[in-house]
Amino acid sequence: MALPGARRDGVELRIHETLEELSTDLADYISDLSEMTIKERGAFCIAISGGSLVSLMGKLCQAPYLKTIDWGGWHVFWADERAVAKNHADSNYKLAKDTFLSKIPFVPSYLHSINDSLTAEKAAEEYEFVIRQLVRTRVIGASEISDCPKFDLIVLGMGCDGHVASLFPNHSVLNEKSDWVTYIIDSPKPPPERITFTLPVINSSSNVAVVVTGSNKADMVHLAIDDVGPECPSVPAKMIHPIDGKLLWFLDKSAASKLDGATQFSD
Ligand SMILES: O=C1O[C@H](COP(=O)(O)O)[C@@H](O)[C@H](O)[C@H]1O
Repeated sequence: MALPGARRDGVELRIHETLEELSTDLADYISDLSEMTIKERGAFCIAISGGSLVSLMGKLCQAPYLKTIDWGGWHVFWADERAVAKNHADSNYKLAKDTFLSKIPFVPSYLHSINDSLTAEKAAEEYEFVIRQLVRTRVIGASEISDCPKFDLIVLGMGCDGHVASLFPNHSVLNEKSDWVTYIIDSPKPPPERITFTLPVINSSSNVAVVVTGSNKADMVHLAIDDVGPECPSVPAKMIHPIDGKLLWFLDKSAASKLDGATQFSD
């Protein structure tokens, strides 16, 4: 591990030499947070995304985590989903299920996947309704600052264009302020129809972890994390600032290689 706990403007950077180390640190972090949160409030509400992040979460279904985590307290949500059938190769649910969720003893009704038999619009509405019920019954916390749910942890990946969840650069979805969950039908990355948490929901979370690896994302990591001045292009990942929570970036050395002062991260 090159620099485990660097901080930049309230953001914690965890930069790792290898994907193996990153993956273990991520599993340790999630496991500790889950233990603390379940002790405090009896449930752990985690929302995950799709993409390369999912395989990095795969350690959770291995020793020691499989036995040590109190899975009965977990409620799993999706920060974004593609509007495809659950058995489609593009489904974020399928990817997570095949990679690790199916090997974990969750309470089945606590896996809050997004309805794949509806249009993206209707699925977003229904998903928000489900989340509202769970806030009402206090399974999910409520933010005291915004009119939003307060997830215990939202885990995001980031695309090469800086998108997080299905919030894409220069897209009007970035301006959505009232809905908790919304949909798009013109995603620049296929498939075009998607359901996504909105920025206010992500920024109301108690903890947000952004997990990014690979040199092809290094420029975008730099734009998202460093102060690059007013000419910065639209980078959704840069808009992630929990209003009453913590933000951690889990990076490998390649993704961190263009951060200001990156040389201090190498040996
Ligand atoms: O389309 C999506 O892309 C992002 C990033 O994916 P990656 O494969 O480049 O890591 C992902 O976080 C998001 O959930 C997904 O729908």
